[in-house]
Amino acid sequence: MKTIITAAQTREADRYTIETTPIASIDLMEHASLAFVTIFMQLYPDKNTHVLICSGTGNNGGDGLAIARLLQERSYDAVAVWIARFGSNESDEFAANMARLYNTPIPITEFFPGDEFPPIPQRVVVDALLGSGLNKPLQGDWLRMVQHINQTGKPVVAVDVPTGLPADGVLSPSEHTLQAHHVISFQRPKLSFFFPESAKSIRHFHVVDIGLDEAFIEKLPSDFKLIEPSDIQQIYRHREPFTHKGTYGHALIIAGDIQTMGAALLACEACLYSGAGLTTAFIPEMGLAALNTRLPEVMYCGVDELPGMWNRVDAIGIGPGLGQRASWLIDGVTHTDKPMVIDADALTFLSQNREWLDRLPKYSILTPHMKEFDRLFGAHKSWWDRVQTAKEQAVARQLVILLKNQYTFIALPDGNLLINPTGNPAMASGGMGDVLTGMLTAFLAQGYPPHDAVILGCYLHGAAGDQLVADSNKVVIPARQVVQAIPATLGNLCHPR
Ligand SMILES: NC(=O)C1=CN([C@@H]2O[C@H](COP(=O)(O)OP(=O)(O)OC[C@H]3O[C@@H](n4cnc5c(N)ncnc54)[C@H](OP(=O)(O)O)[C@@H]3O)[C@@H](O)[C@H]2O)[C@@H](O)CC1
Ligand SMILES: Nc1ncnc2c1ncn2[C@@H]1O[C@H](COP(=O)(O)OP(=O)(O)O)[C@@H](O)[C@H]1O
Ligand SMILES: [K+]
Repeated sequence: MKTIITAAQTREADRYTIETTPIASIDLMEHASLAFVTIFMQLYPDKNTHVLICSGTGNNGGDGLAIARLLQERSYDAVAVWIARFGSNESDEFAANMARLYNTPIPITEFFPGDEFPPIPQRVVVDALLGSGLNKPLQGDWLRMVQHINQTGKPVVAVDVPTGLPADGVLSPSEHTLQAHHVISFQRPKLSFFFPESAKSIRHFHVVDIGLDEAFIEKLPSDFKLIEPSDIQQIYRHREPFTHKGTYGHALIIAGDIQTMGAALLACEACLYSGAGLTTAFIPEMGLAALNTRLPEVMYCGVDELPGMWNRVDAIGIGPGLGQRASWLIDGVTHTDKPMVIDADALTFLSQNREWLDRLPKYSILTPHMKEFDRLFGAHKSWWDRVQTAKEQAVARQLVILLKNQYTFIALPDGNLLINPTGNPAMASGGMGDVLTGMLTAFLAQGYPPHDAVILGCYLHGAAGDQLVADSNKVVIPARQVVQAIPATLGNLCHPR
């Protein structure tokens, strides 16, 4: 897992690296700029591309000047530089790169307070106006220049952070920022990139290593950790010879109603494809024909058999499409000591009967999307506030709370907040959450502790969607296809051929 750090901590890591290694600050800037250029050249391989680099006069601007020079050295001959001289400060590294830039043929235009900006004929703009040094909202000349660039509609590639976007997660929807198509960020993605309020400022981000001391960064205090593929490889237990269905646990899915039987089928199918040894569906009897036709591997349990099931199963998933039946079922579920996943209509029931939250067994996994979360824990004005509430509630109630979104935040009972990087907008369609519930239940049934089950389930769910997009360039993926992609995605991650 990678620790996500604040802008202030990045400066600490910067200082530490410079003090403890032979690398000077100006060289670090050169590394960063070169790393930027490597990705930029993949995005724009045509060396005739006309590029406008807009620089401030701090270190972000210093990067911009170095990038201009490095591109020119690589035969990008149509590079021009604008310099925004709206403040009185100039960093040392900016000044050093300015001196180097004067030795190149690159045209430089400087802008002072109140100046008008000419049209931008270039094909792409590199944003090196302000980076992680941002310390107040944009206004005046800075805001005018940012709006001028945005109005051109030209693609923007931002250096480290789009100008105007605070790096550390506290974002207001009214923030004025440069709207970047790509951000090439140094050493770590910034925390803000994972919050939905940053969507208008960033379409895609890339992270490049610039040589900061990794061991130092990993020791810095931070609640936020980014899940990586190596975490999945460490957690996943390979299926050993001579194992049998009994080895992989028995999952009970409590789901479905007359009009929402599909949710139950999706959750059961995902449970099956995620490796539970046995899966039993507690669904209304009228769903039996569909279950037997679509999922002959899954067993059925009716109302009369339910009391006998509690002790026979290893994990329970409750909620998808459950409708009003949630109220009496959750009573039975909370009296078991089985690991469980609580989703959808079961969460709605909890939000209407909040005293039941106190009765949930420790380490139960709750999987609310934003609306379900706010119904449970109150309305929130920003995602930062919502994530803080998730942390407080997870710690106070000793629950695992998955706050679902493009980047799902996983709040753990120990106060850590994990960020899941996988998944994509092609997955934004009904039934996708039901699949996640089935997957999580399967991993709990296989004996993974809740902490490992959520990392595995969440990462794999998004990775299966990513794999489908990568393989077939699909723009929309139905939930069923994600289910069927689970085993191969897991195989590719953990059993590379
Ligand atoms: N750390 C690393 O590892 C490395 C970092 N590198 C690069 O350095 C960048 C950070 O550089 P930085 O600290 O010089 O700040 P930067 O973003 O250029 O801002 C400049 C100054 O602008 C000001 N200012 C702030 N907000 C403002 C506003 N709204 N409107 C107007 N002015 C505003 C504020 O000064 P103030 O006005 O407060 O005196 C601030 O100091 C980072 O993003 C990366 O690109 C790499 O080179 C290599 C390694
Ligand atoms: N844009 C997206 N990027 C990544 N994952 C997404 C995106 N949109 C939705 N998802 C994932 O799909 C699931 C949707 O859950 P939910 O809203 O409960 O769906 P449903 O109730 O229809 O089953 C979540 O796991 C969420 O993380
Ligand atoms: K920038």
